[in-house]
Amino acid sequence: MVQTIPAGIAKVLDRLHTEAAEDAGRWQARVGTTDPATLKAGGGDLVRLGEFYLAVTPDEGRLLHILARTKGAANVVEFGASYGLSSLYLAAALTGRGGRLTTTEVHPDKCAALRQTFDEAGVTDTVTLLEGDARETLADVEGPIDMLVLDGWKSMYLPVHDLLRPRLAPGCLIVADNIDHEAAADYLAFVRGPDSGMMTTVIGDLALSYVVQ
Ligand SMILES: C[S@@+](CC[C@H](N)C(=O)[O-])C[C@H]1O[C@@H](n2cnc3c(N)ncnc32)[C@H](O)[C@@H]1O
Repeated sequence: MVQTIPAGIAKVLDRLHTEAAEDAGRWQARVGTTDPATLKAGGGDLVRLGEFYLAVTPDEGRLLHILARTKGAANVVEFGASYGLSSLYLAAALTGRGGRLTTTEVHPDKCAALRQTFDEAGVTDTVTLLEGDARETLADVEGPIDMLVLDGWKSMYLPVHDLLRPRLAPGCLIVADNIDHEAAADYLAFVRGPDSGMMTTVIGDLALSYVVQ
């Protein structure tokens, strides 16, 4: 059988998906609603939602992996690692091919868990975790960046894009999750606008863009 995701990473992904599934009902209970429209309104609350997984689904994770692998991405940046599910799908596409992932997380407990998770999955040579607010930690990240994944708090998609824009390579692929959230509206308006220098399409709650030049 051809192996797509290395066994060490697949094992950790299984554990994280199980934990994320158990967690899913809890954060909706914390917010006090399961109504999709209410959940997508407003900016979300950094403190109340801080400890939850809020992770990509297995299909979304595989999509990230497929995109990174087929693009032959070498320098991938991720905004919002949480407990590392999306990071591991990306790392699996980069490891052993000289690619690297720089990911960011602001929640200290999640950062501690991420360090352990990346170690357990054997991806510490591929993944660099920047701990702290992405608007600061990503300031010095090296370009050219050929893939950018936006999955932190939605109101920060545009500021993080603006910070990184000078280092996005022509052809850079940008994947922005939960684009149907109200707080991501400014980012979506920008990437769809005539001055973005990007081609963008929205599929489900993902906005896929590439930088024309
Ligand atoms: C939706 S979750 C990310 C899920 C993750 N991509 C996955 O698939 O498992 C968003 C994460 O972004 C983090 N975050 C939010 N704002 C941030 C910031 N300014 N800098 C770094 N991380 C941030 C949150 O703490 C949270 O863990």
